Order: sequence, then C-alpha cells, then structure tokens
Amino acid sequence: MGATVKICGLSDAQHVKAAVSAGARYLGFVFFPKSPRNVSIERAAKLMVDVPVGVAKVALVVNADDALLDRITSETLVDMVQLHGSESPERVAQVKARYGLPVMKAIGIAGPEDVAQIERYAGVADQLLIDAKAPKGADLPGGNGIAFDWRLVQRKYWPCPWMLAGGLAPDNVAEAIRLTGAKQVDVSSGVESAPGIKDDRLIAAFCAAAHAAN
Ligand SMILES: O=C(O)c1ccccc1NCC(=O)[C@H](O)[C@H](O)COP(=O)(O)O
Repeated sequence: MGATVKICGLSDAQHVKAAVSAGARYLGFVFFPKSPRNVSIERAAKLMVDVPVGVAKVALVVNADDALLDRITSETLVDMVQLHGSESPERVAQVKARYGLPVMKAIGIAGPEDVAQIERYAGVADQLLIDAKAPKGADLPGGNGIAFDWRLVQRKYWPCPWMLAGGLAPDNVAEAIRLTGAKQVDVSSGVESAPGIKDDRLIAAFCAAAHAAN
C-alpha cells in the first residue's frame, strides 16, 4: 500500500525536481528566517511554477501574521499552509477562512500530554502534522531530525488526515509506518547531507522506502 510523502524544506530547483521525480505528493517551502531551509517569497514563487498539478506546494510558517501570509498567498502558487508555531485552533480557522486554502497544523509530541492536544485541532485543521517536539531552547520548532516515541500515536484515529514526521529517514521510515499505521510521512533532515542541503539520492531512497512500506 505504502505512504504518501512530503519532502519539506526545499529551496532549489534541482531538489524540487528530484522530489517530484521520486513521487513525493507534497513539497514544503519554509518561510522562517532562522531556518537553514528558509526561502524568500520571490524564490519560492519561481520554484513553485514548475511543480506539476497533483503535487501540493505547502508554505510552512511559524506564528505568521496576516501581512506575511497575504504576501505568500498572493505572490506564490501555494496550495496549502502549514502552521508550525503555537497557533491556536481559532487561528487555524482564521487562516482557513481568510485564504480559502487547506491548513495543516503541526503538533509537537514528546509525551502523552502532547497527544491529548491533537484533539483540539482535529476538528478544525484539514491535516495534522504529528511531529517531534523541539528540545527546549532549540532555534527551530521543527526540522530538528529528532524522532519521538512512535508508540504514542500507534493506530490512533483522528477525524482528519495526518502525517507522521520527526527524525524519519530512508532506513527507519518503513518501521515507523508499520508501527504507527501512518498513511502519510514527512521528512526534512533525513534527506539532507548537511543542514539545509537536500540530497537527491536520499530523497529517492526515502520515497522508495515509504512507497514500499506496509
Ligand atoms: O525544517 C525547518 O527548518 C523548520 C523550521 C521551522 C519550523 C518547522 C520546520 N520544519 C518542519 C517540518 O515540516 C519538518 O519536515 C519536520 O519537522 C520534520 O523534520 P525532520 O525531523 O528534520 O525530518
């Protein structure tokens, strides 16, 4: 059966092409200046033009205000917004209403108390990104290459689609899918040769492993 793949943190045409060729169905573009994967709106706009129909272009933001989202949504061909900060369920609803785009809300998981938070968003977000919680004091709220205990979300049911993320890589994604039952997976660091530098071969290997998993 296999899982659908999102490759996050793309910032150049070569790796966009590699992700599309490998069969990724979501491409993430990070608009967060502290990130090594940050892209300008102008650059993202150019990268999104050549993405084929059927592959979703996801704009990742962290506690973004309307001014930033107004620019991203009007100047690029973005298909979905990923909220990766401490946005409330009300903010998720506002973003959906204002831009008419589907919203994916990221939830950081470290323990059972975080899993309980998922319920607050499951009725309002179009998708959930169930990710590892960033360590205290980390510069980035995501993209840290850290896994959480997958048993915390094993065979859970939520009333909206969800994606598993956090520390996934070509050599552990099949096991993560098997254990959690995830139908969608997201990766950033695990397909990089250095922070922010994607690797075509790792992208292909990750997609192949996720697609073959059951
Ligand atoms: O990737 C980033 O640099 C980033 C920066 C700020 C907020 C979120 C970020 N990434 C979020 C993602 O969707 C990552 O793909 C996800 O956290 C998994 O990352 P990784 O563990 O590195 O595969």
